[in-house]
Amino acid sequence: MNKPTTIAAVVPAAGVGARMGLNHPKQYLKIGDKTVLEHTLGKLAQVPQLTKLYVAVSETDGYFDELDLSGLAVSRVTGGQERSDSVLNALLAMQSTAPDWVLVHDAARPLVEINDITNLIEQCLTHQEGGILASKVKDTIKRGTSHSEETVPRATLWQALTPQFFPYHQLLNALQQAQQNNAQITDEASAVELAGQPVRLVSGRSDNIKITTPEDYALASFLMSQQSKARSL
Ligand SMILES: Nc1ccn([C@@H]2O[C@H](COP(=O)(O)OP(=O)(O)OP(=O)(O)O)[C@@H](O)[C@H]2O)c(=O)n1
Ligand SMILES: C[C@](O)(CO)[C@H](O)COP(=O)(O)O
Repeated sequence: MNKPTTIAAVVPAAGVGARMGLNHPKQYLKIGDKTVLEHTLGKLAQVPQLTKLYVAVSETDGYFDELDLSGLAVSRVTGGQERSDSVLNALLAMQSTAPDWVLVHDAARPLVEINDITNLIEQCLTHQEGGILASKVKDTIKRGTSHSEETVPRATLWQALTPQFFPYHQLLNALQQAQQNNAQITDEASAVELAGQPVRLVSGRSDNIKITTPEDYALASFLMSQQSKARSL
């Protein structure tokens, strides 16, 4: 009999939220009665394929241990300077019990739908290649600084979202290689691309927004209330 595929989740939550401009990290902003991070972990906890959640938080974070995460299989790991360092630290922390695959999801994306996560997992496992949720660019795209220099053809442009889902060893090697080369990477897929390996684009909902600025927070609060209304129907 085949051994079941093991999948762990990594939640990078060690950012300071500079673009939000608050005096505390945005993952601890409240939406309703829960923090953004609790909403995000609550979503991941509903994905049956995920056996363990690793949350990377800053060493000096005094908020995380105050959260009520009872009932969730969550481990705290120490984050790093950049998002990619936080993810790499989490992968190293699980090395002795390494899963087959890892699913990396931003703490700051609490609106992700469970169906999108399970679709990403299914498509990647079926094709046996890593992949990411992404959403096709919908607007006309300009290149320029103060003036538009060009309208960029958008037929093959996608906005990268999370989760991003890769075989554990592939992602570990790709992140280590990117770090050794001092490569600037903003998501897992960019490390895997640099390693010359395929990254499947799996279409996901564009309202899986990352809370980055105050207007994102207002929009996320509205969308979250719509999601809870839809659940209670
Ligand atoms: N050193 C870092 C930086 C970011 N993140 C996490 O990566 C996710 C996406 O990053 P981003 O939106 O850029 O968050 P911040 O770095 O907090 O925001 P900013 O860039 O505005 O400071 C967030 O969940 C954030 O907590 C992390 O774990 N470790
Ligand atoms: C991983 C990510 O959320 C994909 O959109 C994103 O790249 C995080 O970092 P950013 O600095 O906000 O681009």
